[in-house]
Amino acid sequence: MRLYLIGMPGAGKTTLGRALATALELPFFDLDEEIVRQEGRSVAEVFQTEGEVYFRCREAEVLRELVERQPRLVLATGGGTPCFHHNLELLLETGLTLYLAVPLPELVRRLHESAAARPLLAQLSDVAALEARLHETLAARQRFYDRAPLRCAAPTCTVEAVLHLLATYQASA
Ligand SMILES: Nc1ncnc2c1ncn2[C@@H]1O[C@H](COP(=O)(O)OP(=O)(O)OP(=O)(O)O)[C@@H](O)[C@H]1O
Ligand SMILES: O=C(O)C1=C[C@@H](O)[C@@H](O)[C@H](O)C1
Ligand SMILES: [Mg+2]
Repeated sequence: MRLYLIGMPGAGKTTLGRALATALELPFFDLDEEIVRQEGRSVAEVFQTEGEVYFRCREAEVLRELVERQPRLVLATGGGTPCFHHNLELLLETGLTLYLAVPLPELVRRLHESAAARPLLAQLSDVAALEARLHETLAARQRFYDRAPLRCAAPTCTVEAVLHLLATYQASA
């Protein structure tokens, strides 16, 4: 099986994805990390040097290569992955997609210290500006995230809860 995790930056895709991969005995991949490995530079450097359009093209390419190569995996996608280049259609067609829904105040708490290092959240003057940016980003992305057949919401989004969700979904499919 292929299990894809989607959601906002800081939603917990990498943390939960790794734990789910261990529980399901599947290999774990993180799309941002794959891009960094292939590019030989950080996501921030790619954004700064080449711009977002280039990053989104590479993101879509690396995603397609990975999906083709790995019939079994848990994949933590990037926060924007489902919203570009028909990536969401690819995810929906080739595996099971889980949306990690996390309330905005919790995202702000998790991200305020690392915001400066994130290309789309950098150079914001204060926490209120970070909250406003996250709010507008989520508003634009919600219609993509909501197409995932599976959804779990913080704070109850544990490995056990997702395993239960998967079993229920597979039994009804
Ligand atoms: N269930 C959780 N409860 C509280 N904090 C969490 C939870 N899951 C993750 N975190 C914390 O939130 C932060 C973001 O988690 P993580 O890196 O897994 O998210 P992500 O969706 O992969 O984000 P990114 O945009 O960086 O790829 C980390 O500091 C992590 O320790
Ligand atoms: O939310 C986003 O658009 C992004 C999230 C990160 O995972 C990276 O993929 C990149 O910083 C863009
Ligand atoms: Mg991550």
